[in-house]
Amino acid sequence: MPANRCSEEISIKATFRSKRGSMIIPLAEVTNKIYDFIVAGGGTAGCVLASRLSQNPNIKVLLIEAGGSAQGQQNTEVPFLGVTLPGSDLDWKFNSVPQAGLDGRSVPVARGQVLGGTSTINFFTWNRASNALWDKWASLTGDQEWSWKHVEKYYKMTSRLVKPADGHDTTGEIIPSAHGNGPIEVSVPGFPTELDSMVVNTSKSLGGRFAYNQDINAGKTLGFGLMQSSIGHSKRSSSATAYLAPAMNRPNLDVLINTHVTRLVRTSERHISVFRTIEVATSASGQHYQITAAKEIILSAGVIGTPQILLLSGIGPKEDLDKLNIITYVDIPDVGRNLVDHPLVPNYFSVNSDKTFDAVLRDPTIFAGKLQEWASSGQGLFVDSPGNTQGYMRLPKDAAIFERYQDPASSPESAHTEIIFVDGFGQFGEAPAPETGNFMTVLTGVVSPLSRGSVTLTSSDPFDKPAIDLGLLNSEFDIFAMVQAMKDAQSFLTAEPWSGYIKAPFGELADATTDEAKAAYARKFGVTGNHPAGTAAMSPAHAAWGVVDSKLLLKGVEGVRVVDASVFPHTPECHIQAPVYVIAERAADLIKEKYAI
Ligand SMILES: Cc1cc2nc3c(=O)[nH]c(=O)nc-3n(C[C@H](O)[C@H](O)[C@H](O)COP(=O)(O)OP(=O)(O)OC[C@H]3O[C@@H](n4cnc5c(N)ncnc54)[C@H](O)[C@@H]3O)c2cc1C
Repeated sequence: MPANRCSEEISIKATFRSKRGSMIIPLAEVTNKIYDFIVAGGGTAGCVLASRLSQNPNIKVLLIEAGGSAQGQQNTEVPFLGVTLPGSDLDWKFNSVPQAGLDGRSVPVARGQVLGGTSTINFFTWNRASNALWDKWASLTGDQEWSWKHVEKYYKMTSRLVKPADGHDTTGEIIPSAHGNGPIEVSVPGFPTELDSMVVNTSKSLGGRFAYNQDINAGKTLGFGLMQSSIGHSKRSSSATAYLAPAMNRPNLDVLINTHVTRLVRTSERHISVFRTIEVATSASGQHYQITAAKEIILSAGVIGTPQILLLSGIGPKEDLDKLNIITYVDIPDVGRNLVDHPLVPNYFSVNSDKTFDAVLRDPTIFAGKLQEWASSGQGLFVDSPGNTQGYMRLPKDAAIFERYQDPASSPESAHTEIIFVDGFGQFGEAPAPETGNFMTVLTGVVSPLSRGSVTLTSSDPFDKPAIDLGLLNSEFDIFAMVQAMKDAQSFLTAEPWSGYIKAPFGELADATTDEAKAAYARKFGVTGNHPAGTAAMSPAHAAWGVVDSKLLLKGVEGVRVVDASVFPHTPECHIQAPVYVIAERAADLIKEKYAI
């Protein structure tokens, strides 16, 4: 198919927002333009790149996104409603393949299909990872520019602290000097729940492995404290709202929505294959078009979309591509492999309280009242995501598992497990919410898992969903760590501040009194922690493993860079959106430096 092929009568929606508002322009205008950079995937990282690269008015940027815009859509703005977005029209609605570690269950795998990508549908937690994680990346990639010392400035470019919704004094809850001055707004909870002080007081009184951490984003993630979230002025702060929206009136930035990138097209093979052309379509049966970048294609289609596009382009493990009759242009065995995800288990407790959010979810009138309170005053329950406190822990030093496994965490100060406290019955997984009673959900997670999964093609049709194996709880280490997290959570709840509050473990958790029974519970009720990463990992330029080099350039190819969660060489022992923003900020700088723009 010739490059830039198009016809007048067929148009693909491209929205270009000017000060006059939103305009739809035909694909013809896009295919006839010359862009310096084409960013494939308008998600968390993609919007950062589109925004940063188009700061230079002489540089022409095209951002291509499979989904639409959620601008002004209330359910993406209201923090409390974030949990309703997986499974909605803004989600790709993937499912995993049956997970051996979860008793053979398939679990939903949510990913944003919308401008802002998964940052438009996620649950807000803002963790930039320990300094040690970044130093680990530097050592794995052989590039000191990934060490915390060098990356700190990029973190500070991503985000800034803003007041919580209720404007309360945050002294002692956060360390302002650890934060930066970037577009993403970050705040501590603006509607404190009765759990918050119990968690903080318990950690202060217990100390040790449960110690209080005043600011999880100040270098050390271990310990318990208030959740920091990508919420500002009572609303979601995403890469679409914070990075893309302010750039939309730039004449040198075009944004193509509802458009699927189907593959990269090899344009020449000199000493190395060159891929500067991208193929797009709006449906499997529809016309396919090609658009070429003068400088680079930047793949930011995420941990699933990026390897899928690479494989469809003949870049990946030859043995897999042969099976689908896809010509292998570049044999990179690790494309789609090494997927790491954080398993998560909901532990339910019935509690002595009438203040949990359970009644709000059961009664449409109360719910509507809370929503109205958010809309009219920016106050109340709905200003926060349902979890206000979190803690990161290491396994006990003498844990028996270390006799058989090396510590997988990035340093002796990095976490193995996480605990999140939710002030009501949070429906994570299939357990139905009870019709009466008050509850607390304690989410336990493993953040240094040894299990690995993959993304593989199921066909050569770009519109077919790939096979996603999250590898949840496959490793003996991971199930050991999960059981320890469940036991740690229960120990935490026996401390004095909880006295009289916890009635009893609820549901099948009540019977999970032994390690074996806890493991069985975890396998039965475990879900994804929504943090898959690593399917196009960064590695030293000449390493046999990995997919991109430490400058994020695709190995063995000219013209392609990968910038999203798929490049993680070691997954952060925390929530991962902030590290994605850091990568994107650094990538923008690398590109600006390379092309002197
Ligand atoms: C339900 C949920 C809750 C989460 N909660 C948190 C949290 O609280 N804190 C946290 O730190 N992290 C959280 N995460 C994880 C975090 O949000 C993601 O890891 C991160 O946003 C991923 O960024 P990305 O740029 O790699 O990919 P994405 O943001 O997913 O961007 C990829 C973009 O590419 C587009 N795309 C894909 N394929 C194509 C194609 N073929 N053509 C065109 N476009 C394409 C997608 O539609 C998407 O917009 C959560 C994730 C989920 C799903």
